[in-house]
Amino acid sequence: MTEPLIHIRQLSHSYGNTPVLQQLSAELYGGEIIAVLGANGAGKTTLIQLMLGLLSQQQGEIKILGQVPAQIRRDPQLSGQLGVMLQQASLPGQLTVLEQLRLFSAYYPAPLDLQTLIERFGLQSYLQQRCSSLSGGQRQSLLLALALLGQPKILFLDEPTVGMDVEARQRFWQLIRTARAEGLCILLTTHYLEEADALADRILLLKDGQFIADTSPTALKAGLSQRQIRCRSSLSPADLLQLPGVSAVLPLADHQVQISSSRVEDCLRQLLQQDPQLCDLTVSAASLEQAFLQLTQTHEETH
Ligand SMILES: Nc1ncnc2c1ncn2[C@@H]1O[C@H](COP(=O)(O)OP(=O)(O)OP(=O)(O)O)[C@@H](O)[C@H]1O
Repeated sequence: MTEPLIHIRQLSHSYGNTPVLQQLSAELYGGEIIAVLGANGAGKTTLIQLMLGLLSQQQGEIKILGQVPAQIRRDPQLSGQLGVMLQQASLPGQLTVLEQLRLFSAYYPAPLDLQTLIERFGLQSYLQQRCSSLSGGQRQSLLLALALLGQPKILFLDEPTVGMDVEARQRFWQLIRTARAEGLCILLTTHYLEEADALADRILLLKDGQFIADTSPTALKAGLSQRQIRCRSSLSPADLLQLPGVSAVLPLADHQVQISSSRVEDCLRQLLQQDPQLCDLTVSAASLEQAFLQLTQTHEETH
């Protein structure tokens, strides 16, 4: 059986008297992308900082590549095995992209070949540009290239695609998938749920300091009881609320409504019967966003 690259056991952390993480446990392996999701303030950054040894550990255990984070920070050989792309990462503005790549390359015992890296990340066209003049998307691509330069085994990505346009984000996702195919363990935090859906093999859902789910995006969505019907209907919202399984009716622009129902087929049958003028009908599969909201809310109600 493959050994986990990251081992978290009964990890708890408090700021003063306020507990933020409570008894977290998880094992993370190479070749998987794990998205840590949670609302603002759920504790994602705290968890990553503990794993990177940027915060001192209070209770429980974290082992990264078999070592405690503080040990990894002290050992350049080991810390070179971690690729890190943090939200607040800064680049020295005066250096050009090429100078920055060369500088970082010198830190690592076995860096990737720079030419290969430049081509893989499409950095050719702005190699001579100063880092301070890069666009948001170019900056993020450079930061990912720098995080992978030392050929790490584990990659930490904290909100990596903030500010990227759709095309840049898709390219970025492809680079991350390539890294997974090469066997890296990739830990991602993001508020873009479609990003987690597109990339992650596993979702760790953090709420009230605990993982309330550790499963695939597909399994998370399959657990959803609600689906959405969109249509233009002549029925009033009050009438729509009486249809089978309907929990919410949301008026949308252009006289459309969104109906949430846990019995979507029964609901549709009656809707079509009661409203012969019904048009522009769509039924949407559950999204990860709905699963996220439903799960976090359900969890709240049961506590
Ligand atoms: N240094 C600190 N001192 C005191 N409280 C802190 C500190 N850092 C974080 N917190 C609190 O701990 C909780 C978790 O914060 P954290 O930044 O880990 O959450 P997050 O999930 O990363 O949030 P976001 O999605 O908004 O970035 C929040 O309530 C935050 O206010």
